[in-house]
Amino acid sequence: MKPLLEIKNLSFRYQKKMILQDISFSVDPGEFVAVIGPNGCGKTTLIKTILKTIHPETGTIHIENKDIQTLSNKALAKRVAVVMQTIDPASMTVRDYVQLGRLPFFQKYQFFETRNDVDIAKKYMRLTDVARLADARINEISGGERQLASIARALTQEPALLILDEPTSHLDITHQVRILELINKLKKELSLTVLMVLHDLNLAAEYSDRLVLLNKKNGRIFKAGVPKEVLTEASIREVYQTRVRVRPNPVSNKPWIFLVNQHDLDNRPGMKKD
Ligand SMILES: Nc1ncnc2c1ncn2[C@@H]1O[C@H](COP(=O)(O)OP(=O)(O)OP(=O)(O)O)[C@@H](O)[C@H]1O
Repeated sequence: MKPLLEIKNLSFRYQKKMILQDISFSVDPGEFVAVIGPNGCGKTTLIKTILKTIHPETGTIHIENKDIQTLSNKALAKRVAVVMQTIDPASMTVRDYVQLGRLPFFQKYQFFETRNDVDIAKKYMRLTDVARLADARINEISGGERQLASIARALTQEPALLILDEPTSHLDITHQVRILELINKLKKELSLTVLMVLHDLNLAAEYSDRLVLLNKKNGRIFKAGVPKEVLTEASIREVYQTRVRVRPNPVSNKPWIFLVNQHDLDNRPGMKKD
């Protein structure tokens, strides 16, 4: 199978500071890959290179076998949709905002969305639970609702690759699970390919097929693989400088990370030292 996204030997620096170093990984069609790592390790930077917002110092990025440097922004937007961490609090309505997702598909001299565009936007507003907010203004809804509207807009683009940077950071547990379930369902039904930055390691383990763990120390990939291979007590200790306990999730058997009082780890009698 040809990967949908292929990143090879990517390096990026801000001025003198090396952020990403020799990053290589690929995402297959229909796969859900989560990028994890500590604050400031370069997760958003990696996404910005895929969106061509910033240009890597070395390395290549291919989407469906095409070097993204050869794609126009419009051609890229037809294939890749993104949900970023912060959303411009525009004064347009949620409906208009979500319908913007159809913009890359407008023909030359087309100024208004077609019936089909409106229907697609409606469908994803319903699925993300923002249809009830269609007439509200983006700057007058909550941060979590805005995040849902942004996800609706990205899905309205009907992309081959959906990229999300911390899409659940403002969401309550109902919506965190609902959004990840929805993305999982679309992944299966539409063969949607997903690259997601997540801070919540348990959600990342539970929903993604593979994880890419970035190491802030050197800007390299520390480990990539299925959750069980990546989320070990040793790798979390090394990359996050934090001691945790990892046990199997009682339902899925995937790794579940317990944050523990570091003092108790050292002082409770009978506690295994690490
Ligand atoms: N425009 C910029 N100019 C200079 N340095 C920057 C710029 N943007 C980000 N950085 C630095 O690059 C590093 C990586 O930032 P990035 O936002 O990619 O991290 P992240 O892993 O997404 O972090 P977080 O988990 O906190 O969102 C950080 O040290 C940050 O301070």
